[in-house]
Amino acid sequence: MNATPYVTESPTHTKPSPDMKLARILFPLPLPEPFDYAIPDGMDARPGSYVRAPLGKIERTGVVWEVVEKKPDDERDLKPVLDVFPTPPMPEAMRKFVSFAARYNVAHPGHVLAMVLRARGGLRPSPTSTIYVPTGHRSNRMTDARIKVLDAARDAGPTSAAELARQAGVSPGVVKGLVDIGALEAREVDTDLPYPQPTNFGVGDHLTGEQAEAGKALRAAVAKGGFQPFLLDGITGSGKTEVYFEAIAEALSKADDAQILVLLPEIALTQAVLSRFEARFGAPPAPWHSGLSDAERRRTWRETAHGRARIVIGARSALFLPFRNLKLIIIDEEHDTSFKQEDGVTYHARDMGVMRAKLEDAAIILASATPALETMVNAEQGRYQRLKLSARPGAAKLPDVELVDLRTNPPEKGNWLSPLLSRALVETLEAGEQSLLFLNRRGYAPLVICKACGERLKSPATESWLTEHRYTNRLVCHLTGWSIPKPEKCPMCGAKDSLMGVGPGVERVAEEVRTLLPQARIEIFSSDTARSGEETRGIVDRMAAGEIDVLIGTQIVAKGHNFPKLTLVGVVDADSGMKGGDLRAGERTYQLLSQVAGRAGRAEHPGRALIQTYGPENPAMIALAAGDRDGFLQIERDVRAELMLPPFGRMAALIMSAPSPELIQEAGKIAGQAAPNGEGVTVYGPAPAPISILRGRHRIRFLITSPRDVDLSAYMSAWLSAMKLPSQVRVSADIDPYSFL
Ligand SMILES: Nc1ncnc2c1ncn2[C@@H]1O[C@H](COP(=O)(O)OP(=O)(O)OP(=O)(O)O)[C@@H](O)[C@H]1O
Ligand SMILES: [Zn+2]
Repeated sequence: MNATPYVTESPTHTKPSPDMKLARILFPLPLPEPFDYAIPDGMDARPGSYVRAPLGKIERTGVVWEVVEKKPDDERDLKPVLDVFPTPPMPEAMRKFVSFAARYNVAHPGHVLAMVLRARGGLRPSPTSTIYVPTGHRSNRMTDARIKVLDAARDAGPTSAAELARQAGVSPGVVKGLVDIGALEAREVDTDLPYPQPTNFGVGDHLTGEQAEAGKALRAAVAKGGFQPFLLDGITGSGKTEVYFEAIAEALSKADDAQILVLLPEIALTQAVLSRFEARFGAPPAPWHSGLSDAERRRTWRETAHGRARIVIGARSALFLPFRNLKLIIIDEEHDTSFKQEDGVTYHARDMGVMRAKLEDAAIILASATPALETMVNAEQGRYQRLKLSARPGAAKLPDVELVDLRTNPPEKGNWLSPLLSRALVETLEAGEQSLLFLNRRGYAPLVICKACGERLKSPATESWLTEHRYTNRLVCHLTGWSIPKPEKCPMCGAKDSLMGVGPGVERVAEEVRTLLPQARIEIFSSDTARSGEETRGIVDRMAAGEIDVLIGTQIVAKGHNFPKLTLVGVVDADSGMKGGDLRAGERTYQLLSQVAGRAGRAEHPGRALIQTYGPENPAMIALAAGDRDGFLQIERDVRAELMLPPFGRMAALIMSAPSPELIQEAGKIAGQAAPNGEGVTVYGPAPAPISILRGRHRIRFLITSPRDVDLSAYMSAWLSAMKLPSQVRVSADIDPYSFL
């Protein structure tokens, strides 16, 4: 990096005056520190102000990190701040949070700031547009076309000239003519409207006894104020959402400008969830997720920064929105691994969320039916206060969970559903109820081999196996999205029609169900069929309305959905998540499967879950069948404590990649030699990363462990700065890695 931390060339128009103030500006770039600029006389640039300033030859947006007096002996001729955006300055707590997140996750503060400045349009006032409103004045110069436009203006309400003309079926010139004669008035209005303000802060009117009790405890904590972390530990369908609504209502009622952030896994952010907020608080929350348009994104950003968006509900990156007065954070499905960001700055939104709440002096609620081991340990050790919900309201019961041992109950040859599960599907359809089959594999078959030569088809960029997709008739690499039409001949031996899909994906299971239940309405729910928010909503709405008999889905089905007529859940392959060297594989499988099973029996009809496995003696399976979550966590906990793995010890990964095997080998050697000595720190590796080639780059990995009291972030940061690597080598640190790819 050749940027220097101080800008020395100067334009002619700033004269340093003796009492001049300097703005230290942080830019959203991977730079290690803020740069100094002169604040021109009369400019209101304060700590936290969003500003523009020249950097090199470009004008850039940044944030004033600090304002300091220029020292008398400071001879530097500084460039000036150019202008200040009309956005409230970023509060100090937020600036501290950016710095903390950077330090903890071993990233540059500017890199974290880039995540904050995701919607630049939000820094400016809303764009405006012209709308036309009838004045009531009619002249005698009315033509048919003019009357049609006035009728349209009356029916459609205030709208644009183009829209009025379209509705009236006339040219826009007619609208103009009506303005000239005074029958329509043109008004400039903001295109991005503020969010309506929430109301209804009273206690929920139908809470059960235990819900009311938990709600009361949360209200008391929020009313008291200050940093207070809670674990809301309630079985699936026990009303956790209803309970944290109480905390939201209390926070909103306490201060006119109090703001609330609700984080959910992205795929749980459905219309159904937004509608529940709207039903409770009389106004829709401000959304934040990857599916927003630019206009929606800048609107949420601006309204959050100005403190006018009171409830923001979003995916993990919403944690980096610039709230003015954040009083409460809720992390729903807190165990969900999608809260861990793996690209760019790696961070865990739950762990960062707790830190943000601490810096903001706010309350935080982690909600889950299957809390992460880390969270359970925090609760046991008294760092989080635990609130329990142990029952579903009304007649709804947790489903009966039954293990199907595939060794004694095998599916017929070429099938994937055991006779037990097949029979259950038939019975459920006959009873007029719904079934859900869960298989965490997209496509038709996860592996394609050649019957003639035995070749397994691999992705050229990653060396991972290609998945067969029948609907599109393509072979797809699920790591990169790379795909080819399914070849007619084997690329190795040239044999014709010899390629064969091995193993099941959701498409293949759907095919089997279609044969079993020809009259059933069957749909697949995966990232291939739910490519947009709209498609996702469509499937969820059809399922909720009872228009689907059998839904076959990947993990996308597991989160947060309420399907009242769903009574049977079948897990096709419970063992698939247990493979691989991931330290959380057992925990993850338990969480995912109990989440999936928990979709059944959420209304008056009792539900059941059938779990197909070749390993019914695995502790995760035994615990699932017995509903013994805490017993399972105890075993996991003992293993991790014994091995000093998180949360009993710390862990980090160092991932390196280079374009050739020779270069990565050399880089590994350099990195290994540069590893500092740290008390209690153990460095394992370098070893080839489990995905050893990705997009043409060869990858290696170090794993680092330490006792809990070691600052592993500082260690990693020291290590990174000690390595002198060839420029083609990329290196990044991952604190508390979740994915071991
Ligand atoms: N006291 C109550 N009376 C009637 N219905 C309730 C009550 N509490 C919750 N419900 C309903 O029960 C269903 C489940 O509630 P909710 O979604 O809040 O549970 P949850 O614990 O967040 O579920 P999960 O996390 O498993 O999706 C919802 O449809 C909700 O409206
Ligand atoms: Zn072949």
